[in-house]
Amino acid sequence: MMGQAKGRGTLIAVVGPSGAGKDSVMGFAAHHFANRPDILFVRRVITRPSDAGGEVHESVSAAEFEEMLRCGAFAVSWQAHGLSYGVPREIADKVANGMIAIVNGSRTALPAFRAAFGEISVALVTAEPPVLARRLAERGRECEADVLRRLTRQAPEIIAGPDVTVIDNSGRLEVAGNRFVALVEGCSAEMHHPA
Ligand SMILES: Nc1ncnc2c1ncn2[C@@H]1O[C@H](COP(=O)(O)OP(=O)(O)O)[C@@H](O)[C@H]1O
Ligand SMILES: O=P(O)(O)OC[C@H]1O[C@H](OP(=O)(O)OP(=O)(O)O)[C@H](O)[C@@H]1O
Repeated sequence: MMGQAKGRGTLIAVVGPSGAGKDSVMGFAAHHFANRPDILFVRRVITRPSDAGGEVHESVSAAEFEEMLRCGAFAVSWQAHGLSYGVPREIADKVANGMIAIVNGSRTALPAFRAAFGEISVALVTAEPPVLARRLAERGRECEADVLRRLTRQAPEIIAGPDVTVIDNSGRLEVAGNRFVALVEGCSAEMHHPA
């Protein structure tokens, strides 16, 4: 039933290396699903200035983040690239009430996502290493040293499994974007017509 949430929803964590196109693929899908109130694109809390460019997030200071963490404001939180990231606690309630929530996640934090949300769906967005380097340089959000650190960041390998969908975004955004849209549609169909 379109737009009407019944039963438990799904958390879709979009993960992958810096520059692979997580935000771009999510942006493509957000446009596609603009008329679907049951599909939510999570606004993360991040200790990154709001004018840094890229995703729209709730920008907080390190002290504010610590205070929010202490008060239990996050369903999941993690640190990477010298920043702290949080998924608001309300998202867990929304998923429990039938929403599909899509969040830019972290490969390292996937165990924490699973602990907080139970069964999740993982979209692993990838691109060839030279493509990553070119895109991060062109994005221009980080300085050269930070780009290098992102390119050399070690993250756990994602083991293929039924809850993991690999989306190669080395080519046109439209191709990867449509594959991600299909994944979200699949989650939605499964929720409304369980096997
Ligand atoms: N398929 C694509 N083709 C060309 N440029 C892309 C594509 N996907 C993303 N980009 C660009 O690459 C850069 C990194 O994408 P972004 O979505 O920020 O990646 P991530 O969130 O994984 O770090 C951005 O400047 C974005 O506009
Ligand atoms: O454990 P990992 O999978 O390596 O992920 C670590 C962090 O990297 C990304 O951050 P961010 O969106 O700030 O950076 P990006 O756009 O360059 O990927 C991602 O959203 C995680 O927060």
